Amino acid sequence: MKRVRIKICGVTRLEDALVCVDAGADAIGFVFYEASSRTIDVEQACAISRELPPFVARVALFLEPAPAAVQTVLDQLRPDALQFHGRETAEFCRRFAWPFLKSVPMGEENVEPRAWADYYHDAQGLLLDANRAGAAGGSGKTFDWQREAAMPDMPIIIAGGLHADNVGEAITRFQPYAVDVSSGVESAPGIKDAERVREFTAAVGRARPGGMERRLSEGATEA
Ligand SMILES: O=C(O)c1ccccc1NCC(=O)[C@H](O)[C@H](O)COP(=O)(O)O
Repeated sequence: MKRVRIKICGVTRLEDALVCVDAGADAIGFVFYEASSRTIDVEQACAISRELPPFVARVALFLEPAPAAVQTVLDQLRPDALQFHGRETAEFCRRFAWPFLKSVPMGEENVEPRAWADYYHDAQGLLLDANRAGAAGGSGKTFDWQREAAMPDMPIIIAGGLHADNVGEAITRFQPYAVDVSSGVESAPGIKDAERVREFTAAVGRARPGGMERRLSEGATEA
């Protein structure tokens, strides 16, 4: 069974980043959107990044940024990936010649992830979040998981309102490449709560993509 990766977004403090990594996070997200309550400046992000152990990805998140702001972060932080959370065009996302993730605003009606995959085909993955187009994420709200949405054949990251008690269901339902959380592991915006972080990563570890019935019907045995 494939392991579901974990990204913890909106980290603003070194101690929180280290808790996330110790709990098993694969990626840490820094929010460079100035209006966010989780915003971080590039110097702070670099200071945290320098203390991270190997094999932990650093993701730099933007919402409709000026190209120069992205370039500054690329030059100084050299993140593993960019994440664009607004109405950035595919052309804009690729102009930096850097790996990127694109959020899909599942708070909008009639958003079809497969169509986005065609448009953002050179993204490393699509991140399905609960926001509306152009609106900030990190709201702690889920999107309508019941809605029929054809999943494209590229890495899918589920975000929006996840926490330890619902992430297992999200994994069963979507069989994503990764899950992304911010509010659900916080005690206040931008302040991660060590216990919630550990409960979240443990819940991801227990989750069964595709559901137990399906695994058993495929001949798998319960671990
Ligand atoms: O976190 C923010 O403040 C933010 C601002 C502007 C654009 C995106 C933002 N956050 C996106 C995310 O942190 C993630 O998509 C996150 O996993 C979902 O957030 P949450 O519902 O709080 O778990």
